[in-house]
Amino acid sequence: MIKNGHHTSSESGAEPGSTVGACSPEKRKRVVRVWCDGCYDMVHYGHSNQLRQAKAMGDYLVVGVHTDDDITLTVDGKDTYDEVKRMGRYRECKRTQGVSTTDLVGRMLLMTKAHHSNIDNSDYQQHTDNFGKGPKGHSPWTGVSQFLQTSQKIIQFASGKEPQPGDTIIYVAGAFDLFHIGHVDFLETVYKQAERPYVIVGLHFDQEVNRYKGKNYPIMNVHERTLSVLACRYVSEVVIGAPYAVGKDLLDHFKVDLVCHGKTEVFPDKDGADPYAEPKRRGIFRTLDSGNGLTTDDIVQRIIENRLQFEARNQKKEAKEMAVFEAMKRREEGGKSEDCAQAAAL
Ligand SMILES: Nc1ccn([C@@H]2O[C@H](COP(=O)(O)OP(=O)(O)OP(=O)(O)O)[C@@H](O)[C@H]2O)c(=O)n1
Repeated sequence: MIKNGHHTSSESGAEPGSTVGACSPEKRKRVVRVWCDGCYDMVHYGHSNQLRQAKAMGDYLVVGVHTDDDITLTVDGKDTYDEVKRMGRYRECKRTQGVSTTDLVGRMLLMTKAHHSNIDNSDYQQHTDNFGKGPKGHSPWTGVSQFLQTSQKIIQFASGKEPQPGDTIIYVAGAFDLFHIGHVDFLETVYKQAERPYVIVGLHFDQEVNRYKGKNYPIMNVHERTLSVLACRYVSEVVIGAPYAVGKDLLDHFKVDLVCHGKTEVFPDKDGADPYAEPKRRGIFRTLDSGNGLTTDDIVQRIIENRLQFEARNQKKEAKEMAVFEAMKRREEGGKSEDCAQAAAL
């Protein structure tokens, strides 16, 4: 699912451990295999960003997925990467500030809308004003956070490719909220519709999604959804804030050859009209079966049903993180230079 913005030789199809190209032995480059591991619960663009960085460090990335949520540090601050560090085989990825599974789950449970990007919304203003001001006495890792979109982040995630002559321009639109495996399967199906596909995803603004989905949807705001979708290898381009109706101007502007939607419900426009009326009239609309029944609603329901378990898990995790944080502070105060920044990569 993850696309590496800075393409590596892994894209040459080389097997791990093999050499690349038929050149002299001195020129042969050993394929660098990178290992990273984590819990990756409810994969979000923070995870995508970590995997993107890890992949850029070598040619072939292997990801280990933990069975439990626990953190990779003991209470005295000694980490489980001790051995690889001593061997000089340890590198760190930069943590994406402002996104965590904990925060996303909090939005689902508390039914808040403060994350919706709307400048006229005082809740959102307060949300951004609080940037970096973690609640006192809480772990800096497990806690509510704010994400600030930057052009640099978009560049890191984007393919940077323009459509080429002969490409089939395929347009899909939606919320793509809590970007999940159903979305990935759908986009893969879309991608397979052409020999040389150029897939453009139109993301609806938060207010638009809230109009047709209700409650406090979307759980991820448009900035967050942009990165989630851009991280998907099947996506070439994202329209940030696409019009709900797929109209003439949009189709002509992007020279769209095909418009697709999955088997999920198509909500009517404000005036009751079919948002796909124009592509249907042109005969370029296709309904696709992703073969996956998962929806954003299912994920939210799962979280709500497991609320008590989640809260207990979080309290335990945060207590452990606080102990580590205090140990790190004590060590820093003691003038020791040992690197404990690994905790920040949790
Ligand atoms: N299991 C799924 C989930 C989504 N989609 C498709 O993915 C696109 C984007 O869906 P989205 O607008 O995010 O919302 P929903 O259709 O409501 O799906 P979800 O609730 O999962 O977000 C749509 O064409 C939808 O039909 C799909 O084919 N299979």
